[in-house]
Amino acid sequence: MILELDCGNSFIKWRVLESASGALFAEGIVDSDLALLKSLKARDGLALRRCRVVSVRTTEETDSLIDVLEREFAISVVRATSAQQMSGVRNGYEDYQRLGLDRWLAMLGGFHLASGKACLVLDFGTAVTADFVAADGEHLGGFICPGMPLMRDQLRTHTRKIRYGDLAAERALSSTAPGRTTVEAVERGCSLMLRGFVLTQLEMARAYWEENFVVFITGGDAQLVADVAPDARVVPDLVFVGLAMACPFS
Ligand SMILES: Nc1ncnc2c1ncn2[C@@H]1O[C@H](COP(=O)(O)OP(=O)(O)O)[C@@H](O)[C@H]1O
Ligand SMILES: CC(C)(COP(=O)(O)O)[C@@H](O)C(=O)NCCC(=O)O
Ligand SMILES: [K+]
Repeated sequence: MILELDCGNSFIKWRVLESASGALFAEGIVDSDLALLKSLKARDGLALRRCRVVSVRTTEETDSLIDVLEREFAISVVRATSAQQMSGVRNGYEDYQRLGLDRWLAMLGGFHLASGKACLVLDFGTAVTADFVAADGEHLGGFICPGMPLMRDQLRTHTRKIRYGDLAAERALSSTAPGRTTVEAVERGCSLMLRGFVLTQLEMARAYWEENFVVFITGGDAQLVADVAPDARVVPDLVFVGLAMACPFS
């Protein structure tokens, strides 16, 4: 079995695939290395052979997680690294190593799934990112802004009277009508910022490519914006698609 990990700034997304068929054996989202180990060890029939990892965490944090995995499961771990080009995509950053690896892999996955079309890749995690890849594979660059967790935490941290719990936040997001409580006003306001961001990215993509492009939406908060771009492909495992391309086990 193959263990795949996508270590974001807030959560570790993990899944286990059968080596031969590629079928999904198990998957989950956890908030710490320890929780990951617990989840894995709780699975009956788990027989890990190999592991591929992408991380946007510090080298120290990533090394430490990989050490633990190698020790606990006696597996070899490969991690995605930066590249100037791969699978037909050319990294557009001035310094290619500075581009977040999750963005790079999502682009590889998107460009592959778009079968030769230009693509706009939108990722809604701790941060929100947009990346533009032309039909010839050239990465034109992208944008980074705060995601839902950062926006709401900034308001909670830097104001005195915005305080509410997670359950109220979840309930508030059932509508985008003007809020009549603090929690509704904040949650819906931030959600509208993300939706407005999507519309702006779509406008820019149209200016580049008219209607000849594919939009991919991924990340934990993808559902907050999905209906703003009805033609977009919501692909929760887009980073994993790119990870398998960047770290093949032949
Ligand atoms: N099962 C889940 N567990 C945790 N967060 C989730 C889950 N489903 C959706 N989310 C949302 O995903 C967001 C985090 O997205 P994610 O892509 O995991 O971020 P990152 O890659 O930066 O760690 C959170 O704001 C949360 O609202
Ligand atoms: C932009 C990001 C913070 C997004 O991380 P995430 O929200 O997925 O945890 C990450 O891709 C990153 O640290 N990038 C390095 C900076 C850059 O891409 O320019
Ligand atoms: K991510």
